[in-house]
Amino acid sequence: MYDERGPELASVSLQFRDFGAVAAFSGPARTIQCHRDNGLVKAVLATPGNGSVLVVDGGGSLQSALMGDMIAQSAVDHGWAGVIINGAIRDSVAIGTLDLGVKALGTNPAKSAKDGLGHLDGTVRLGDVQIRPGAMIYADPDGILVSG
Ligand SMILES: O=C([O-])CC(=O)C(=O)O
Repeated sequence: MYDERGPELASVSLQFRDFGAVAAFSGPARTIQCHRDNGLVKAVLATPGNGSVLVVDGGGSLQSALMGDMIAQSAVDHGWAGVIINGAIRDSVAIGTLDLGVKALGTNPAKSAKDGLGHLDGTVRLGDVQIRPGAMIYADPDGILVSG
């Protein structure tokens, strides 16, 4: 992927696990920053994705899941290409059958709050890489590349 896309792209060195049935996915970024609250994630993935990739900066918390199989199914139904979560998911076996790219740090069976606290479509960071809404995301099992 890197050799095709070129070194002008930023590469994310933070390590993610792959969960969705789609191993390689790409699209323009939408972004959410939240902490142990997935109200915004649920709401946004229930709106048309038009092939976008939702990047969720959950601050790296693994204490509760920011997406389960129902929210992931909603993302499929609404045309999202993928979801990248700097945090945890749950229902990982079911998510593994869905036609969606999913990268997350890990899993936790506990659910998050749904108060909708957080920030939508601002600049977020995945490790040392900044991601602005609209930046192109290219993800595959080796990692994530980000354009300007
Ligand atoms: O409700 C949640 O927090 C997430 C969940 O379990 C699902 O999407 O199925």
